[in-house]
Amino acid sequence: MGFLKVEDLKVHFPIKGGFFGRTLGYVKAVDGVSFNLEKGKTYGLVGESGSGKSTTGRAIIGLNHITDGKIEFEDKEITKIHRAKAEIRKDIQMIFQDPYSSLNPKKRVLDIVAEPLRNFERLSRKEERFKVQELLELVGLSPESILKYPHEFSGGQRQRIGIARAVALKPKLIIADEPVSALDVSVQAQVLNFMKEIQRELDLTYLFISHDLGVIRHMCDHIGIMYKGRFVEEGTANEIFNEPQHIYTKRLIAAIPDIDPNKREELKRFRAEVSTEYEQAYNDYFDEEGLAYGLKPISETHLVALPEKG
Ligand SMILES: Nc1ncnc2c1ncn2[C@@H]1O[C@H](COP(=O)(O)OP(=O)(O)OP(=O)(O)O)[C@@H](O)[C@H]1O
Repeated sequence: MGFLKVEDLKVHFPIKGGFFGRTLGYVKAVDGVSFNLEKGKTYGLVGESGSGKSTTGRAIIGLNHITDGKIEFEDKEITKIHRAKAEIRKDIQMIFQDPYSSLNPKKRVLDIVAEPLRNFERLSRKEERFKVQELLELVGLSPESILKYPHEFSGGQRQRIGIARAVALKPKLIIADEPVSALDVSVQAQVLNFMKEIQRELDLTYLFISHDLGVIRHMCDHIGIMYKGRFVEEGTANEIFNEPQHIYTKRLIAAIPDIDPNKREELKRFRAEVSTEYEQAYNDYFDEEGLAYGLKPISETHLVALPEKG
């Protein structure tokens, strides 16, 4: 059975202007993205700011309208938002980037984590309290936390509260949109490792969105590299990191800070190579802003070559 299948997804936002608010054009935030996510795996969407990662995730969960394309979840088409909302709200949950703004500061942890339960399950107060305490324990927080407010926790702990809320309804798929970007580097690894643990424990599948290839490498089995609303390259983590084909992917890999001191020399050589290759490609194919044009969606060819000159 297929788990999540995204086919030629397009999300275009109208640009309004002029006296009458006419549509002047469209921002093609996502412009022909296709990928398959298998159950129990983690698929990473990576790319620079504005490449369309969040819009892809939001479209899957029904928060963005879909201009064109098809999304199937467990072999059922969920492309139409009104249908998607009712059917998948329980099964697909989202974890957001900023644990400071995604948790309501005026609510206690009990009410924050219980919110999805209140929408879908009829529990007595006692049952609800017990369930929330169980969820907090699962994410490594004390049961007494239920009476506290978000500001009483550290960034990492707040993200754990967000995770407790996201898993409250036993979802099948979690879309994690930059879940550790707002956290200190020292806390990032802890939260990522915890997300892996809980993935095994609860049989979760992740769509993992990040601009940080280092984080993506740590988490993902499969990776799609996004650029201006399209995939420039897609493959297993092994393929992407060991045999990157596209110059844009190589450039992103070369920009990962080197953490392994044994590989410094190797990385230095790789960076020098990429820098020469990129400069060449830039001169040949990129426009004035340094933006590539004419990239084809990955569904047409496995690897998208840079466009022919002229
Ligand atoms: N609601 C919207 N209306 C108009 N344009 C939008 C809307 N949402 C996103 N965009 C535009 O779509 C493009 C892709 O945005 P998106 O947030 O998906 O990128 P991203 O890769 O997730 O980057 P970031 O990490 O900065 O969020 C951007 O040019 C953005 O300005």
